[in-house]
Amino acid sequence: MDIWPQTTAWTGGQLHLGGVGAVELAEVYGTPAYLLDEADFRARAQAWLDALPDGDVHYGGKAFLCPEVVRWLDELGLSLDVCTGGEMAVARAGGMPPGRVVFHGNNKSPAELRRAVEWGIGCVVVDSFTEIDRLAAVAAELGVRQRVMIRVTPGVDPRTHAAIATGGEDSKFGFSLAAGLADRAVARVAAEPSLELYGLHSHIGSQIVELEAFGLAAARMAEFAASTGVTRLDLGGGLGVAYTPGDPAPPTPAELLAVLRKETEGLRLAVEPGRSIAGPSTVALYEVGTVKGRYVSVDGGMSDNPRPGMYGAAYTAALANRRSDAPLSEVTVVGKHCESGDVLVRDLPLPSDLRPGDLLAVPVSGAYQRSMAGNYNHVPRPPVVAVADGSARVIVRRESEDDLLRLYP
Ligand SMILES: Cc1ncc(COP(=O)(O)O)c(C=O)c1O
Ligand SMILES: N[C@@H](CCCC[NH3+])C(=O)O
Repeated sequence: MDIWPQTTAWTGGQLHLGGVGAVELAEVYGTPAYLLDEADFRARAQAWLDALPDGDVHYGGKAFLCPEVVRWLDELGLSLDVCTGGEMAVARAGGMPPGRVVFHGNNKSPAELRRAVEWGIGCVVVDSFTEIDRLAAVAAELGVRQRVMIRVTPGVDPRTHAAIATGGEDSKFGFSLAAGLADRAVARVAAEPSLELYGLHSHIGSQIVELEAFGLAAARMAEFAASTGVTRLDLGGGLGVAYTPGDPAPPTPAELLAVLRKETEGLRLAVEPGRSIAGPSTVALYEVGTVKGRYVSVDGGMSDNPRPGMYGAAYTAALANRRSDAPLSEVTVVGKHCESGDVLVRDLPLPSDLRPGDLLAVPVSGAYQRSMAGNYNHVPRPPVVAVADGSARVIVRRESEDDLLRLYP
């Protein structure tokens, strides 16, 4: 399937995004850089709103967040899911009304809970009995009746990588339905005058490309909602994306919603898509530094994309600055970091005349890449450049070595 952002054009062999050429983008903003196709991001967010006009779409900010994206979400009418004080700070900086923010996390600190309640956060998704006590105390002290959802683990296997499956019985997240903990959590929240039981929440995992597990979780959650009298269900995020042209097309938001609705009649639904909005909107642009045998080294690597190393994620890449009619040969695209596992793409056919100075573009680089990027080997993190209607602007600036040195007293 076509995995490039919607405004992608190949003119004279050169990648253009949002009407701007990759060569110009590399000259002006440097490489590596994440190039975000604003129209693509907005269209994907809109598709979720269209699929759930009578519910709430909370964008999963962990996939990728910055103040400018918060402004787009606000403008479009999405809400926002944050899971740390840091993400909450970005939501605030971007001007998201606090009432449209939902706060997740299995270990929110008392200080984070206080900040959230003081800010007027729309909803806190409670994840442990300790947290229910903490939040009730903070809300009581601040004289607030805080809306909460209860995170439930419905005991389903989403058939995704083990590190990103969250809906099974053995999970650090939520209250188990099967073990009766979810029932006890409902009773505990109901007994706290400073808490309002607003809804039930489940999130079964991420990069899920089959609909069965979503349907099963929805059915279990709907049954539990009926037994507790709760009328709102937030069924989380998790819809997967295609990373390579050989991956099957994932279900659309409308297809997922059809499955969820079938199981949850009469309930108000919310969803929390992250990857399916941000992932395909963005292309990572690298410059080739060396070509040695089968190894093509680029100027980024595992610090800007830890996903191949962490989850065995497969990506593709394409020559982005020129046309080449040279025969293809299989290469391994590697980064500049100090370990052999620093591989971005394995066994990729690329033109055999690939040379230093060429640009390589890696599509589907918008989710869990900049947000998970680190500074291994003191490599500064790349910028995010939004492209639209023939112009480009920085929405996350490139880190500099000075930024890194500023950390040292
Ligand atoms: C509670 C919660 N909601 C939403 C998301 C977003 O998930 P995804 O990016 O897979 O749509 C996550 C991450 O998996 C999550 O933990
Ligand atoms: N970081 C994971 C997704 C985690 C989902 C967050 N709850 C990935 O890159 O696939």
